[in-house]
Amino acid sequence: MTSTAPSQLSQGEAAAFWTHSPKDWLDTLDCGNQGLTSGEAEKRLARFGLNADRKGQHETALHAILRRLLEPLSLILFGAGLVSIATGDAIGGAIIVAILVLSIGLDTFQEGHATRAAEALRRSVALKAEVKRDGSFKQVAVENVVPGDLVRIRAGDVIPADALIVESTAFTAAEAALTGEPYPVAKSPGTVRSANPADASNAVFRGAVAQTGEAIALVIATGRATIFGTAASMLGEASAPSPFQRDLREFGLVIARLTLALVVLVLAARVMFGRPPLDSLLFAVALAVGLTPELLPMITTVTLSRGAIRLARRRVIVKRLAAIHDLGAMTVLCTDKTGTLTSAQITLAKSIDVHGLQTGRPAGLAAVAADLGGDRGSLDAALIAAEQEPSHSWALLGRRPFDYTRRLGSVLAKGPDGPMLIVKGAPEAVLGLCSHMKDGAQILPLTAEERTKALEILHGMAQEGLRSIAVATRPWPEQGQEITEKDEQSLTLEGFCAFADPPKPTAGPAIAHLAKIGVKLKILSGDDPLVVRRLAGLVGLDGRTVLSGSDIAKLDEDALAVHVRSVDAFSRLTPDQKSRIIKALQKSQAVVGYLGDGINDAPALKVADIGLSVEGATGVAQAAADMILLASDLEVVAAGVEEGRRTFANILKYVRMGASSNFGNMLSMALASILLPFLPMLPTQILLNNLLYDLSEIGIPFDQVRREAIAEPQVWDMGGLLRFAAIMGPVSSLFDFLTFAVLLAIFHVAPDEFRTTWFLESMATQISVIFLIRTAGRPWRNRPSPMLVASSLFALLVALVVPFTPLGPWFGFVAPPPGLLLAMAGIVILYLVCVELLKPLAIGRPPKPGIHRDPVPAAARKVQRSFPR
Ligand SMILES: Nc1ncnc2c1ncn2[C@@H]1O[C@H](COP(=O)(O)OP(=O)(O)OP(=O)(O)O)[C@@H](O)[C@H]1O
Ligand SMILES: [Mg+2]
Repeated sequence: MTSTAPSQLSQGEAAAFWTHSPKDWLDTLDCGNQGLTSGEAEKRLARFGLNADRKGQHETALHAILRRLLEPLSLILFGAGLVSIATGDAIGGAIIVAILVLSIGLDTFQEGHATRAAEALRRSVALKAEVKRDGSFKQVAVENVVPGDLVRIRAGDVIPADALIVESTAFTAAEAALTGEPYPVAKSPGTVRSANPADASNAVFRGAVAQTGEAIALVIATGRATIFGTAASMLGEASAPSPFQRDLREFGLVIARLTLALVVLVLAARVMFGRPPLDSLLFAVALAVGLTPELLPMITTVTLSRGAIRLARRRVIVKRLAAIHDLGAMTVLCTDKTGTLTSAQITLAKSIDVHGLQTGRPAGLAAVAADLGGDRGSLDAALIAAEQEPSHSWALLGRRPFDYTRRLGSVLAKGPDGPMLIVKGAPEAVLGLCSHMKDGAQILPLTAEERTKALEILHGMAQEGLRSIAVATRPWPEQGQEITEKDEQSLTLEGFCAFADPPKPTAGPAIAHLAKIGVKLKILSGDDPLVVRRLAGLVGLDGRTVLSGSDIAKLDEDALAVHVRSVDAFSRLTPDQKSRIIKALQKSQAVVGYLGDGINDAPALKVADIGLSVEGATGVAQAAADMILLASDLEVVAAGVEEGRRTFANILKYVRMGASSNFGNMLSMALASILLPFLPMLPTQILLNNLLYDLSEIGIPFDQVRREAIAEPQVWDMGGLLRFAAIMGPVSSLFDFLTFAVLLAIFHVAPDEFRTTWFLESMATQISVIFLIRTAGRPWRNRPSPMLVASSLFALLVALVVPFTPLGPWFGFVAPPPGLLLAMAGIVILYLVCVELLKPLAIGRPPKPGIHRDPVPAAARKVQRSFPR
């Protein structure tokens, strides 16, 4: 079948795009085999849309406003406002609507502003794909890949779209998450009849990972039009909410239930007592508005976005905003070795034969293998850099790419002496496959004695901190070019290459800094135990016990969970073992971060609570990470941790405010409305109260945080929060009732005066208490940010002035006599003193999170995390 448009195919056939040849697809997609021009690509982008999970376009301001307006409380308020206007209370109704519009506008503006900035940062680290445009391969954002593009995919890349292979060398892709095939699958051009994607050896799927080699492929489908959609894709955005988001949601639910109960109670009681229903409904709704922490989403987003902007100044780009908080909660940071603890630019230090004598041959052969069959790793880069035109007189015949589980790879190449198989890899892996050794010009059997000597040489180099690889060869007389495991036997050991990989000078101090702020560091390396031990010692970690991959393979999950708590250094790990260790740490209540850059780090990055990668890392590592470090430096991680804690501390301020004084006031309001013969505050007054209170809190994301507050990992502590509310709420209510008593029993005020005075008193207490609650210490020890001072004082000023202006009567205010005002001022001061005295009791000492705690059974972990300590 030729040139059948996909739209004319039945559903099943259209999906199985690999059953048609590239030529057919070139016709169908109406493009040539030399890639697209930029102009054509642009047209296609408009036609097919972004290569992304969602429609792409961001929420417009109008959408954001509508979303808020359609929330139940807003709808009720809006409706109530209209009903008021219709029933003759035009002013009351208009005020309700105006307040609603104002608070929604405020919220939208704040949030929109902050998210746009954070989004721009995130875009700056968007994954790139290499596509042929205007005749040459160029890097473009993965989002901009379109059907008809020719894309070049290399080891470590996340496959950007569904595509048909047109050229490949030693290319394999890991599709476990998509097709369920556990091992990397070889992909090459060809004809496939089966419609089963697992059989599609001539196609690649969006979101799979290129494991080895290189391929050029014709893009058939992008974004949501791809076979597997985006659910299981590596490119998919994190769908599971983070611990932090879960905690916030939990908190929101508690408040929502409480509000509902209170409102229903008030409404029922008032209707039962025969009060006017519309009035009562409005009052109840206003109460609900007053109780809802409607600013919480805004405060959270703004604090996190501000955190992201501050982190960007430290050259850390945040991809998932909530990860900032998780970083603040992190108790253990696991890291790969090369590139983070040591410099990424490792260099070839020695090339020696089996006896330890200097000879260029092993490095020369290794460089040929690296150049022709390289995996883009740092060792290969060092080998290539050490030679001039390493593969000048060589031709590639075939290869078996490097595999992190076998720790070796081979290249079949034709050189001056004919075809030859070159095998290089971790010394113990390669030595196991050798039967002979090169000794000068001779080839001698590799005896047990020689083997031991060789191991001693390696041992010596490892102790000097040199990491080494072994190089072995085998002549290749056969015709075939397919390399199998059997071919990689009876090899001749050529010698060893050793690389200098010294620790970064900044590593030690940064690790000490992390330790000081409560974050333990652990090395999870694929390198030799001796190299790891030495490095651990150099950077100030405990290297006395180094667990290796083979040790770990013998441990079951429970035993591993015990070991990982005390051991700081791990060596010869496979990629899966890295993620096993992280899971084991999480079992003992640690919040675990992982920092890594290779294909072999991707599983660990996914599993960790916070995945950190570096710019220039393999695509799959960057895709799996939550944050990207532009400078690979542990010190910026420490800065990030503190930033995370700062944002958390500020979010907590808002939550505590809501849980104390605001909550107390609304509680008193509900009670008073049942007990008093008149409304303690008019619905419009409650709404104004709420708007001004919100306004006063706008400065919170900008506030300073005490050093002590960021000295330890921070976790959401629902118990502590409830205790805080249980102490501070009643204190606030107590003073409200004191106010009521003074107003009614001493001053015998009329309802209007009662409402005005109480409005003033409650505004003054609610707003000014932030200056006490924002810090666990004395308020004058830790100055608030000017922004917070400005927002609070402005709101307070408006609140105190409005009743005395011509606006006052609109809201039903009357100016209270000076004596009354003086009494109120006294009550406010008394309240503040009381709060300051009770504060230590209410805040208490936060529980210590993390790895030092008693082990918690695995089943309890999830519960503990969503209802944390
Ligand atoms: N390109 C290569 N050629 C030959 N051997 C290699 C190559 N890459 C890695 N190896 C061998 O495999 C071992 C494990 O790989 P590697 O050190 O990259 O893992 P890792 O966990 O990322 O380690 P690190 O913590 O040092 O970054 C290396 O110590 C080396 O012996
Ligand atoms: Mg590595």
